[in-house]
Amino acid sequence: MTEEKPLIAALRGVAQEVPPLWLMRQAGRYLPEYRALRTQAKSFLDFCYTPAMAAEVTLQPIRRFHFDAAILFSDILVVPDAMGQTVSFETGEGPRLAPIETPEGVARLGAFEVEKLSPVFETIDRVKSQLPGDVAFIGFCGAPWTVASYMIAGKGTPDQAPARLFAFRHHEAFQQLIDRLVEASVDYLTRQVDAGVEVVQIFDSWAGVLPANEFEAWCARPIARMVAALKEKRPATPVIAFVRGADAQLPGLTRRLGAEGYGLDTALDASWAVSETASTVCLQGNLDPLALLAGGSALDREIDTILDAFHGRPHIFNLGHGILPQTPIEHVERLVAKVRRGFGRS
Ligand SMILES: Cc1c2[nH]c(c1CCC(=O)O)Cc1[nH]c(c(CCC(=O)O)c1C)Cc1[nH]c(c(CCC(=O)O)c1C)Cc1[nH]c(c(C)c1CCC(=O)O)C2
Repeated sequence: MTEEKPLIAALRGVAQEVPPLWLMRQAGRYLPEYRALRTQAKSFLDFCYTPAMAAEVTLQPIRRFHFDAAILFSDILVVPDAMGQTVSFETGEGPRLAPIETPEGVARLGAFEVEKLSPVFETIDRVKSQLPGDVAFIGFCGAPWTVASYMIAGKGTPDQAPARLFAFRHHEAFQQLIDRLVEASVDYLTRQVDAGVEVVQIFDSWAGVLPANEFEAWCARPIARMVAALKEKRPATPVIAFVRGADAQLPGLTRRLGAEGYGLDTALDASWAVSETASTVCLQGNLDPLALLAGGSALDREIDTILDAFHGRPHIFNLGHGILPQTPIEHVERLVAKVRRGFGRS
């Protein structure tokens, strides 16, 4: 029998001597080889939908750092794109969508055409044959709340007020949108698994803006439904839930979402998370991306704090949010060497 990959073993609840390591947004602009390839694509979505390019950038951080996982190169907003909503990415400005402003806008959305995402599944097929044997392959999607918030506002906002307002004004239509996203996302993740990813991560990047009642309705319940549906369809696939800003809700979420792994954001106190969750739950995180940008002794200190806090627990070393584009490569090299010191895997 081949040995289980360290990241998968950690998700199964087995603490690893050296925590498996990957970084959210590890394929991206901090890498010169990413920037070079990016200029060859007409648009960011074309980049995501060109399997040769998307596969190449998925593999770039693995070649450079031998991380313990590759994450599929794509974006959470391909789901609204496959529902017929107009999606584009303006350089330096982030995503732009034709905003949904009325309940009729929800009703007008097309069916989720998973076949439109076949280039993504082809990317997965290309990557899987090229991954080193100990590197796990992570697929992903956005959580319904986070994706809905971009669909309603049509862009990123500091507080997702447009989506929150829409949910108050048009509760039923918003619920329908969330329900449609639950269904589409499960369909999409199932297809990713069938194409070859071994783990899936659900990103709820904007959970932290919601008060308790809304958090329950728009984050916790939809994610729990997604995980349950996925477990029914593909029971062997571990799930990581990254509910950014979950804060004090984290212990409750680990008891009820049904995921194997929970991503901690930068703000969470790692020791608190360790003491408040069952020892078999795999926690992922949570180095401050700014500490990685800063480097030097501040970075070393933060890494040590995290390694100490999670020692003896199933843990996946990661950032508390995506790597910043200005991050020097040498700082990432320093991180990898320090986490793996003495274990010869860098
Ligand atoms: C909210 C969200 C989005 N996309 C994503 C989230 C959730 C995680 C998070 O909160 O960071 C997730 C995402 N986006 C991307 C990945 C690829 C895999 C990886 O390396 O992690 C993943 C997992 C590529 C990307 N997605 C985007 C880029 C940059 C675009 C470019 O290279 O031109 C990349 C590499 C664009 C994007 N896509 C999105 C935004 C807000 C932006 C603009 C901000 C930015 O530029 O970083 C939506």
